[in-house]
Amino acid sequence: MNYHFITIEGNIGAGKTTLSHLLAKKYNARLILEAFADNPFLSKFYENPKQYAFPLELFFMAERYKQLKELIHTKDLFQSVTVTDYLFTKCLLFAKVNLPEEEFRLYQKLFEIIHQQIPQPEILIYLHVPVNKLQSNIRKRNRPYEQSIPDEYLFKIQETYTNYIKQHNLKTLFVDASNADFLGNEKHLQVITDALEKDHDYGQRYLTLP
Ligand SMILES: Nc1ncnc2c1ncn2[C@@H]1O[C@H](COP(=O)(O)OP(=O)(O)OP(=O)(O)O)[C@@H](O)[C@H]1O
Repeated sequence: MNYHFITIEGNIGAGKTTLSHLLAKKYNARLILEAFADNPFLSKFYENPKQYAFPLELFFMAERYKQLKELIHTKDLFQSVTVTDYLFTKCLLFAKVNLPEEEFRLYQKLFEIIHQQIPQPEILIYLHVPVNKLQSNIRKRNRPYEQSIPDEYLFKIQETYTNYIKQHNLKTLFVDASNADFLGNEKHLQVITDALEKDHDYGQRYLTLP
């Protein structure tokens, strides 16, 4: 395996956490997972987005900073393997969708100061799942506060992620995960692990699953 710091990204309900667990197990990696359940503003935000978006986004940024900055002090960061189920930039992408212009500019200033201190992954795996499938995943896992997420919100998040990936020269495995079943179908996981054995150029590489 060619990479020491791998990040999985994707829309809400794309299956980031499942794939992160599987890769961490396979590579005996340090696993860093989003601590969204600790965010006291999340369920309030879904009920009243305008009122709670700013504290929600600040809380996420602070928590992610706390988790990821510890990696800087990890002496063996590039000898061992680390898998995370979010990119620090996720804060900025969600904030762009959720905050009004002026608040977003303030948030962006803070983000840029903090971002410089965070180590960046060597490779990003982006799970692309169509909105109707995301909605069915969200219904299945049944977190009460997520049950009325409008399609429009998921489309906006999807578009913000894909634009970000297009505009930034990250090493990205862009996976068509419409029918992904990483837990139940070994061949699906194999596509990812095979790709991680190759040395990729910067930019996007598209992967489909059998
Ligand atoms: N910056 C943010 N702003 C608003 N909501 C956020 C933000 N980050 C995460 N969330 C919300 O927190 C919850 C968990 O998000 P996340 O996408 O990390 O996990 P997930 O949907 O469980 O992932 P997956 O199903 O792909 O494993 C979702 O309801 C998501 O919308």
